[in-house]
Amino acid sequence: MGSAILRNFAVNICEARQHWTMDEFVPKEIARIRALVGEKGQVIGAVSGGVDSTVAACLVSQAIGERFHAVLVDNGLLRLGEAQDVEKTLSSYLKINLTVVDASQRFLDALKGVTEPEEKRRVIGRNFIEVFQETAKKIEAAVADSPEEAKDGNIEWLLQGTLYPDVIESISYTGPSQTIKTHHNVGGLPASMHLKLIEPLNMLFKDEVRELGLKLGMPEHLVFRHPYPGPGLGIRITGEVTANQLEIARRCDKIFLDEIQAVPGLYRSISQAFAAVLGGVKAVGVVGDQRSYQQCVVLRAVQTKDYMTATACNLDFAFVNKVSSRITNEVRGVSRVFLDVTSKPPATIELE
Ligand SMILES: Nc1ncnc2c1ncn2[C@@H]1O[C@H](COP(=O)(O)OP(=O)(O)OP(=O)(O)O)[C@@H](O)[C@H]1O
Repeated sequence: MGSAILRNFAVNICEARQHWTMDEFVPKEIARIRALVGEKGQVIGAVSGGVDSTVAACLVSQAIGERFHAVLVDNGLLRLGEAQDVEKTLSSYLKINLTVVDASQRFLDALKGVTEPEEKRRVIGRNFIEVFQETAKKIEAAVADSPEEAKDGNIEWLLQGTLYPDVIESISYTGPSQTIKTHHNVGGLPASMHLKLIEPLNMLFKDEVRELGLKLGMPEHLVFRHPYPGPGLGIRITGEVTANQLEIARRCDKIFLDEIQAVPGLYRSISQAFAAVLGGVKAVGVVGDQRSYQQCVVLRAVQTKDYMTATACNLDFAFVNKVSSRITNEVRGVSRVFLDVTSKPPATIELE
């Protein structure tokens, strides 16, 4: 209804021409990136395997090929098999020049003893920046050593998957100046690395980014993937993050997501779903004829349009029961499974 009114106003009353199409956007944007970066310019970008950074990476890669360097940081907080899956899709399938850095032990060491949610985010963010900068230096050194003539430019550009809503949010109401939100600046990378920004998605909304992803040949499962937070499982385990808790979180999450995927249409009807570990909370259970005292896990599935507000999904009880049985039977160290039915607000989507 709302879009019909807007269309009528813009097209019928104001007689606006409808000449912007995704088919035209792709070649124009590729040409723009080529002209901007020049014949030898090198671009680097952090790619999480999420929709925004992957679509942006795909576009730049199609524009300048190997001169785009994607970096995936395996922070040890990714889901089961995720680093390998992202590597396979990006490198083998999408032919993106990708470096995967295994920094999982470094993040785990840095998170030792950290329990406060904001402090966890800071520790993860700081380490992410350090790892990214170290990797950028190594890539730059390798580029400089390369005998290929096309590879003798310095890395001067940073690719970011900023979308139009991020740009709108960052417009100052008090004056003409604009400040780009640090959200997509990955903790202030451009400022400290003196790189120029390329933001090819900054005029697009999320649904257009998805359409673009499909146009660029990205697989559907990636294009319609639920959002996954940068700090990953680090904020899906309350309290201290340990190797043991990570293992539990990974296995429970995999079971929940696999079961969701097995029900036709369910994954796409949910905006975000995950299993989280209630770190400090243990409960008594029975295993065989033995008493157990083990971890509690919570399942959360929400529906939202804009992620500013959200409601818990009305999951079928038999389905939830099946997930719960699989988790308690298959994942060592779990005695109970809870379902989080809280809306946002007052809760947030993630637990921390
Ligand atoms: N593990 C990671 N490795 C490399 N880059 C990452 C990683 N986690 C996050 N990033 C970078 O930080 C950006 C912001 O992360 P955030 O979790 O806010 O993602 P987002 O806004 O959902 O974007 P995306 O869909 O690309 O994940 C990502 O777009 C990506 O460039």
